[in-house]
Amino acid sequence: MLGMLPSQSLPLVGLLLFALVGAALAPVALTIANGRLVDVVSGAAVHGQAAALRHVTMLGVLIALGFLLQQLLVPVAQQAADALGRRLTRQLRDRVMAASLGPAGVGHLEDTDTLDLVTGAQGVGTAGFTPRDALIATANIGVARLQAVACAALIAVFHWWLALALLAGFGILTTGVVADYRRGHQALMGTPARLRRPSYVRDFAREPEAAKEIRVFGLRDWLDLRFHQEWRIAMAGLWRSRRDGRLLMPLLSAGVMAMQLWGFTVLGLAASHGDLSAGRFTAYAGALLGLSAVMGVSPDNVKIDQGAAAIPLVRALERALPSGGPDATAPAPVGGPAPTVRFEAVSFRYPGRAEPVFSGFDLDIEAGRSLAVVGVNGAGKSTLVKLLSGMYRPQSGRILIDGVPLAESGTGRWQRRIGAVFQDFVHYELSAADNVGLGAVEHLGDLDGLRLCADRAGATELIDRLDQGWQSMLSSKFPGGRDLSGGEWQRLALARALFAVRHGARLLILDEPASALDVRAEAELNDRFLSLTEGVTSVLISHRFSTTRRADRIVVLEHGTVLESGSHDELVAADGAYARMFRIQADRFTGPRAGGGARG
Ligand SMILES: Nc1ncnc2c1ncn2[C@@H]1O[C@H](COP(=O)(O)OP(=O)(O)OP(=O)(O)O)[C@@H](O)[C@H]1O
Repeated sequence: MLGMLPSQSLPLVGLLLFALVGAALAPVALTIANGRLVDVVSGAAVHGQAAALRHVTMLGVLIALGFLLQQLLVPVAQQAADALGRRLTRQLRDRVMAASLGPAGVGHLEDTDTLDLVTGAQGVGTAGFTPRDALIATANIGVARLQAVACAALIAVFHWWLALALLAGFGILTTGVVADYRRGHQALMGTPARLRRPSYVRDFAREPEAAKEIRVFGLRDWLDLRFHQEWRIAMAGLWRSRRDGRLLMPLLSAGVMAMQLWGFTVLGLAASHGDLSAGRFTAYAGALLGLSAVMGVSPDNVKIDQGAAAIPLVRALERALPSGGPDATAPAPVGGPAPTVRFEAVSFRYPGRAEPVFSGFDLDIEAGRSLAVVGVNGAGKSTLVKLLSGMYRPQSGRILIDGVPLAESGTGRWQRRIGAVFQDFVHYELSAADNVGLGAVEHLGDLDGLRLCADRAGATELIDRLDQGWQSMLSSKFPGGRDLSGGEWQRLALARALFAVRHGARLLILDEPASALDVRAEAELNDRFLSLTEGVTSVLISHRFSTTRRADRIVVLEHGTVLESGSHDELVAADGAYARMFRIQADRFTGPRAGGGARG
């Protein structure tokens, strides 16, 4: 942490050091002046009253100045540490954010080792202490330690071995207790995955999305119980270490008392033998008291350990998540022709899973054409989309974009050429304009484009109905804001993907784009499908055959392999798996029980 300070601000570091040294030396100077005062007063009879008065006045002024300096320098040191600490905390937060957003893929978000690092780097489980807190605590402890050394230096003028013995004794006692605190902290930080569990339960109870189920299923007491169970498991290591070290504090106190007693005995004996004047005795005794007062352990030690613990984890996170390379901040797409995509002998298995989703998978996606992917749950449709959009890398085989392997041409650049409605698309708690405009963030001001894309996605009527139109805040968590229905959000997500296409994206991915739409909206989307996919290469995933039948080509996926491929008419004529699935769905609308089929 200290090594990172000069790059924050050299003048602030200079001010901090100056204030620390000043604040540490001032009390020692006061102790010396006190001793002198005692000598001057007791020697007044010998040296004359006038001379003593002069001395006393001078020492009084010096003591007042020293006191003032001490009062001023401690807050100055704290302010300097605070300012440096704020900069450091901000820089580390930025680095965690940059590291988390660095990779082009999303696989790291499912890797428990990386999640452990993210948890630690964000300071979870550290009682909320930041590097700023750690730095302020370091300044406090720094003053104390410097003061201890200065006190020891003063005692050394009397007997160097006494100073050394006191310093070493107090040092050993303090180090022992600090090490004990550290063990406790490491016991806690060694279990980030366990810490995430109570955090999950606590955060879950606050999620508006979970509120309904918590009430309907009566989960309140269970959540409470579960949180405490998980918390006990997570904290067990820390508590055990605290229990093991419970005798340490009384031992430390006894140790400090014994050292003090010994020190005073040595001083007292010297004074009684006439080897020490009353003034010197006062000064050394003051130094001895000062030395023992600043030793020991305070909450500052905990703040240093916990607040600075994130720093090595931030470094480890940066090493674990190398950025996506030169294309990590890829430029905006510039349009151009629609791409061809080819999966060549692609094999892919999710991290931690034994079963591969794809092994030796081949697929061609033609330029400017629409491809629909159908198949039962778990067939691999969404995984196909994740591979296609570079969220995961295949373990073997290649994905070629216009003949160039994706791994070579740059995933970030490719991702910017994609407009997508993912199955789990985002509800941005922002304005309607932002919700659509974030499809091409460089063109947020393109109001005509926003309107056009909303229109094509069937969202115009919905936006017109909002109190403040495009500027309406789409979240009930903000004053004047409001939430939307599932289908309304889905239309905005489609408008967002179309806005990306308007501004240069050339691959359109639609993963279940109609799952929340009503019958009328779905029919409108189907009618517009050809115009929506015009000029782009598109991949559509849907369980609704009324939508997929519009695609130029349909592939049926089963267990990660292409079972059938062809146009709707060809596949129906072939009378295979596709035809069977199509008939089941069609029968639900046309058969005797079709009355309830509108939701089918
Ligand atoms: N993040 C993940 N980690 C591990 N396994 C996963 C993950 N996501 C999906 N799977 C597994 O991969 C297989 C393919 O899942 P995928 O989501 O691609 O299926 P799908 O065809 O899109 O299904 P659905 O129609 O239900 O959306 C399934 O066995 C699933 O359990």
